[in-house]
Amino acid sequence: MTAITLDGVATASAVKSELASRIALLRAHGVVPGLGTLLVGDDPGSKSYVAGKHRDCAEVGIESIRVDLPASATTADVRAAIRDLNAASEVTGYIVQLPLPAGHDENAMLELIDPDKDADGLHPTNLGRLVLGIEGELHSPLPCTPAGIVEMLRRYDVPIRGRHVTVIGRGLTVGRPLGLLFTRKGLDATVTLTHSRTIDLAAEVRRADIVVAAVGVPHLVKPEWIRPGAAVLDVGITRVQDEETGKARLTGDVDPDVASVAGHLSPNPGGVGPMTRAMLLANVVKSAEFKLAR
Ligand SMILES: Nc1nc2c(c(=O)[nH]1)N[C@@H](CN(C=O)c1ccc(C(=O)N[C@@H](CCC(=O)O)C(=O)O)cc1)CN2
Repeated sequence: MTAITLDGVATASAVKSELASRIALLRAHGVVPGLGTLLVGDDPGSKSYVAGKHRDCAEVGIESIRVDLPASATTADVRAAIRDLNAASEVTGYIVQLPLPAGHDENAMLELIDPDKDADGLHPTNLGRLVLGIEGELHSPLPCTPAGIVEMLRRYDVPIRGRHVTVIGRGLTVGRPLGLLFTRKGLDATVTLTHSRTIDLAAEVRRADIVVAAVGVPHLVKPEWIRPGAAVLDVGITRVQDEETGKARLTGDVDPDVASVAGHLSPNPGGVGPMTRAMLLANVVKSAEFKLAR
């Protein structure tokens, strides 16, 4: 068997063209969606993700406002930047790029974001709405990577209802909210959320119809762990230095030989990453649509 590729670049591109027409409609009604980003420090990965978010905005017609602080920024500087983004009328939604440099309390900073401008769905109010299953009448943005994973599975008709999902990693941006999302009414999966203290990870993965690896351990997930035909989504990424060229290479959490056993495989790069960016745009558009409807 060779797995069908869950192509994140093509799927994100389809999502972006659908959004472009909704953005044109918003603009016609005088609402200009604007995404703000706050980047602290000079982590190369974060810099490249933030640059990508601004390129995406330009592509679909969303204004974007960039705030960069040096690695030496104090907690008071970060608080002040968040306060300014909360107040800026041209910013309809914004993100604080994670991770923040050591010494900053990420949870405390996320809590300062105006929940109505939280484009990442990571403010406690919005995570609480995810726990409560609130959607519809309130704008309840979902964290972008979990939303991107579910959107990609839907678009490739991978069945979710009643299926067993094993998530590897319990981080804030992927594992924990993804477990909540998959078990929501309407998606109705059964989820096992595993982590570094899980006793027999291979056994937990072996019984899954859908495997999501979001842990940042290169090639952790082996072909012999995979139930034949399962869908496997590789989310974790590690920058490994190539011994021959000395250049940094991106390596996912899934051994490439998994493609010979899985039914569907979302590669890394080229899978969930582009969908994460597309879902961020979708959150900004939805929040502008709520603003228009109010
Ligand atoms: N505030 C947030 N911080 C972080 C999030 C998040 O959702 N909100 N997620 C990740 C980083 N991230 C978005 O910010 C992100 C990661 C990867 C990609 C992506 O498109 N990756 C490409 C590879 C690009 C490369 O590194 O060269 C791919 O997978 O093809 C987009 C966004 C942590 N922080």
